[in-house]
Amino acid sequence: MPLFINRDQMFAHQVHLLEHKLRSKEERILDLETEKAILHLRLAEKVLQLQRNTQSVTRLALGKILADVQNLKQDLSEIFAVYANGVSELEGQSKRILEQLDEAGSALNGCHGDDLQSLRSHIHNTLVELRGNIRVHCRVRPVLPLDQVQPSSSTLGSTVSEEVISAVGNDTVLVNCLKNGNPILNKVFEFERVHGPEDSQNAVFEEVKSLLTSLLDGYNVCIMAYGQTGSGKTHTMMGSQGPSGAPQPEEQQGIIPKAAVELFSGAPGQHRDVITTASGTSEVPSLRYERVRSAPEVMQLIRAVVRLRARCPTLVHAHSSRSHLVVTVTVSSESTPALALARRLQSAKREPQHCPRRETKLQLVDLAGSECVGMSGVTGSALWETSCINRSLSALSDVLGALAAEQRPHVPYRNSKLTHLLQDAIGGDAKLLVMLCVSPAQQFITESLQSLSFGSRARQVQRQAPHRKNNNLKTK
Ligand SMILES: Nc1ncnc2c1ncn2[C@@H]1O[C@H](COP(=O)(O)OP(=O)(O)OP(=O)(O)O)[C@@H](O)[C@H]1O
Repeated sequence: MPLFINRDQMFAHQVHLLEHKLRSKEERILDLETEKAILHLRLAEKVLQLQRNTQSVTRLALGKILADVQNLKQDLSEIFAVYANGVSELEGQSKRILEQLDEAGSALNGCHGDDLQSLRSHIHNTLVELRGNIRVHCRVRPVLPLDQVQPSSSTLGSTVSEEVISAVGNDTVLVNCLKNGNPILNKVFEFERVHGPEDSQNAVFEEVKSLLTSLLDGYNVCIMAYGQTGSGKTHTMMGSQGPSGAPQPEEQQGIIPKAAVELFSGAPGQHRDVITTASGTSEVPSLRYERVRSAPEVMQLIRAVVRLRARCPTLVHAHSSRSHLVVTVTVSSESTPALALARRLQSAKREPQHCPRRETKLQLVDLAGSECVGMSGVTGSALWETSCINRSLSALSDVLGALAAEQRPHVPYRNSKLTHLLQDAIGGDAKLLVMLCVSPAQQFITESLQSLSFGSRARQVQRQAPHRKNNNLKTK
């Protein structure tokens, strides 16, 4: 076939080809633009999705942060409440101190000598109470025949031991430590109240009487006599029996009978429950509970128990007690006048009574005396008793030592039945008064110094301030 293509035809053919190419290009461009649009759409979708995801993550994080903030707010408000309580308690305490100082200031204008002394001791006692300290009183008894030095082979008759311990003012005990060939060394001990040999039973009781008011006000109270054998603990707590065993005249009675009278004279007509134990046992369920209605009934009960108390003559003391005596009086009362009124109203309407009663506890303790075995000359079962007595007294000293130390990892209450039984009074929030009894005689100076150091140690103890009992309410 002849291949004669003229110029026009060739151009037309080329135009055709170019047009074809152009169309293909245009189609390709269209495809690409479509693809681009699709990609844009996808991108927009992804961006949107990303935004949504970011928002939900942020919302979650925000929710968590908000919950944390709420928790923090709650914690802060709790901390603030505790802080506010503490502040108001401190304010209350400062207010009471300021009131005391105010009273003291105005009283100071008109007082001298003895007045100032009693004001000082009043303020001091208030501070002791606010700090939760244990109060310590000390009684130095007169020189007595039992202070006679036993005759030795080189001397003919017995001689009275030299008087080396004395009360100075109302709050100081002075000890002259005389040692052969050495200069006199004076030691001074300070306590909340110090009684000298001339102080009567009434004077000693007057200084502890305010604790009985506290008892009726709703505080637990414990008064404990501590001292070596023959130093006057039983005389101070019970009073000394006359030679015939006749009832003691009132002025010879000790703290226990006087407290019994005081309790009943304070609120006549109310019933009192009394728990007594002469052995210091911690098995409280085995105790006998006796309801009493008058002071003579209390004393009758106590005398019956005291008759069972182990005694044994020693070289130091002919009527030495060989056991601790713990008298526990439980006082039940309606906690507030409003409750008393409510109870009266209920009873008038013959409604069943649901009024709470408050119970407070008074513990009066005459400890057995610490003693030096060599000096007391005991043997046999009395020697065993002495060792038990000394061990329980040393457990008491250890408990006070642990409480007085700033860090108290462990207080060994369970080391003796005595400390176990008195645990609440010693370490709890009861008002505790330790009545130290000491002999003034040179012969017993080592034991007396031991007792005075025990008292000083007790004063170091800082417990929580005594609290009124309102948590042991009983429903009648
Ligand atoms: N302040 C005092 N005034 C007069 N006599 C006292 C005084 N204190 C103690 N006595 C007498 O001293 C003696 C010993 O006193 P008490 O029996 O009270 O000692 P105690 O410390 O209880 O001894 P123990 O631990 O051995 O039983 C008694 O005869 C007592 O009457």
